[in-house]
Amino acid sequence: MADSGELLLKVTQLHKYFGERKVLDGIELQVEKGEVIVILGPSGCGKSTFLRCLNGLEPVQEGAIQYRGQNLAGAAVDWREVRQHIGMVFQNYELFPHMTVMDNILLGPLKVQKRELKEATQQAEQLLERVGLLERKLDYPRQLSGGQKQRIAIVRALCMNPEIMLFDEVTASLDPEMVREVLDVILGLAQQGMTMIIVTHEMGFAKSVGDRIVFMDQGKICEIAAPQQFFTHPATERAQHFLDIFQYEKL
Ligand SMILES: Nc1ncnc2c1ncn2[C@@H]1O[C@H](COP(=O)(O)OP(=O)(O)OP(=O)(O)O)[C@@H](O)[C@H]1O
Repeated sequence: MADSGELLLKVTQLHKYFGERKVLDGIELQVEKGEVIVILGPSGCGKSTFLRCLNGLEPVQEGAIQYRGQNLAGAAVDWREVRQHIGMVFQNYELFPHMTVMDNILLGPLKVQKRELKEATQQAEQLLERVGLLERKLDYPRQLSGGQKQRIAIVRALCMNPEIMLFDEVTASLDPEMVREVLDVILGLAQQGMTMIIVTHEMGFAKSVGDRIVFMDQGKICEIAAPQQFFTHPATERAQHFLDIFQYEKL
């Protein structure tokens, strides 16, 4: 999980409003291939909105988001295409309830990427094996626990072979005993060199998975630091106050 010097994502002076209200205020961030960025910050500071902008789920009013040099903040972006490269996993899984695990996973590879059934199924099975859920491939989402559903949602995103993965508080809806199994999958991805931007409230996890911690407050990035630095000597009082609230050694 080290950076490679190859710039994948460059965000410049990003501003986002909901009506009159400014929610992102001049965000600047660069992400290199293989880097794991963890975004921390108080509730409502704009973390999810930022990730959603990177995936085209929210329009931005000012600034640039460049993925490998292509500006994604413009009008004529084919987000269906971009989302094959920048995958996202959400807090609430968003699996289709009327489809089996396998059909959920294969939907994108077959319908969007027009891949061969045999090849895509093989990859899906390998990924399911990796997260320990191969034997559940014919189950429906209602037959799975929250942690299992979230691992399936991760497999579904990975099966598109994205270059960057965005994780938006993916353990926030889970019972405590299921949090670990999902975090372990993400830690495994980090070890394999996947480029990721992760929004989380799990401080122990943030500390162990992140190459850099990005601390946001009120729509701005207040500091960017290595985890060791951030968790021992945060540069701002706001970050210190934020850390005081979390017993991050617990996890
Ligand atoms: N669709 C929307 N319409 C209007 N305001 C919104 C919308 N989505 C988010 N907001 C507001 O934008 C601000 C940033 O929200 P966001 O969800 O990005 O914060 P967050 O840092 O991810 O918070 P949390 O940690 O609680 O999930 C909040 O004040 C929120 O109320």
